[in-house]
Amino acid sequence: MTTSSESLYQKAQQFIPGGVNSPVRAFAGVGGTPVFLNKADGPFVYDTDSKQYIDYVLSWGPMIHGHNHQAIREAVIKAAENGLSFGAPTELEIQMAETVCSMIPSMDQVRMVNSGTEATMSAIRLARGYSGKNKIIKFEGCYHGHADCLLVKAGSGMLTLGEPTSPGVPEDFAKHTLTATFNDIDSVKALMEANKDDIAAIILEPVAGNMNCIPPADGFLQGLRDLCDQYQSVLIFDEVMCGFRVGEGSAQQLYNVTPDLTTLGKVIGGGMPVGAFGGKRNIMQQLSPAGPVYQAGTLSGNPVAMSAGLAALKLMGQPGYYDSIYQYTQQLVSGMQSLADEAGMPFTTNHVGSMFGVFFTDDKAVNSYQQVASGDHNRFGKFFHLLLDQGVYLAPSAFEAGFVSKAHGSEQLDKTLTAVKQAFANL
Ligand SMILES: Cc1ncc(COP(=O)(O)O)c(C=O)c1O
Ligand SMILES: N[C@H](C=O)CCC(=O)O
Repeated sequence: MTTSSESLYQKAQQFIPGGVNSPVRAFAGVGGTPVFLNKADGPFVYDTDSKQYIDYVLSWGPMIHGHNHQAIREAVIKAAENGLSFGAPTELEIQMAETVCSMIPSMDQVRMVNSGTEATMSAIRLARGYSGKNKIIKFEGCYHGHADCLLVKAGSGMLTLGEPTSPGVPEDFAKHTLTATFNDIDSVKALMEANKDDIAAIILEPVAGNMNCIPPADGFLQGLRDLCDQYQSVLIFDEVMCGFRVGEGSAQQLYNVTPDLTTLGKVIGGGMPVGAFGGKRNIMQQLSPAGPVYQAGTLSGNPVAMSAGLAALKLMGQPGYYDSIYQYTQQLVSGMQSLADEAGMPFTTNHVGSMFGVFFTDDKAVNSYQQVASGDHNRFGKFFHLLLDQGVYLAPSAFEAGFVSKAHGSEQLDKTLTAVKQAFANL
């Protein structure tokens, strides 16, 4: 019998390229038909046949409080009653900027944008304008959105689709993007040494979440900080995914390394389209209209998005907020590992805060892009579908991190682990 998702997917492909508005949604890495969703509540999403799934995608990270959280929903409704967009300054933007800067001490000033892509693209332009240098260093397997200069050896959908460098980016642009190996400081040293006077910035996900979940190795982030100081380059932490997800002060607080610029998105919008970039005052003051580096946005600082984001950040500020999500994540990955060991399945996991990754591999620990790339992705695809059938929704790719929300509880944990046990028995 055809499901309504199958019918909708067929129709979608007539009018939308590939049937989706973002490639990672197309199930390209796992096969089959993407489920079309029409409702989400707490830890659950629902498809168009009303089937319920325990959700570990959480809209690719933003929904840390769980779906349809009452405080965020009410903030959105209240803001919308006053108008959807003004294209003029609002007090809400000041509140948002003040809140973000107080939660992330490395940020003296912040500029709001509409997506993570805009945040990283603008941060790179600012770093170039500030430093007067051209080249940037990024890491193979890290994804920073789809700006031209960042679509080089990128992660997420680009890895899933097997095209880590996109056609359409002229060689003349791409030549300014150098790529190093995540968790390998020597690969960065070599690039810095060879391009001494021309590295404007190093950009990375301090906790990589777009080549599955890879934590930074001990000393790696500090090593990057030292190199940026030595060569007077700007260190950009792209915390679009891990910001406020791995802790209240984000990855930079967790690992005690201070970047010059930080990019944010996802969680700070509470589910609305938002991005932000900010950092040291002397760098941010180069930004138009305070300085000469141009950056703009018709809908930037949108009052509905600011209200949703402020409500989301307020919830996160509660004492002990993260404890239960960390505990759930820890129990989830250790439970999966025990079941894999019992089943004799070559399998390992990573987790940082409420981000996690699962790997079908003989390796006991996974800390590099190469290890992720050489995992058993066919087996992951089967595992994904066995869980999906049982109402557990993982990201449809072996190159994406999973996420846990505050709304996930012991009932969902038990149900997930029962489904995982069943899946291992059928792999
Ligand atoms: C680390 C990181 N940076 C940037 C982006 C781009 O954000 P967006 O999809 O909102 O443009 C993403 C996600 O897509 C991301 O995970
Ligand atoms: N991994 C991506 C961002 O984090 C997934 C979101 C997307 O590209 O649609």
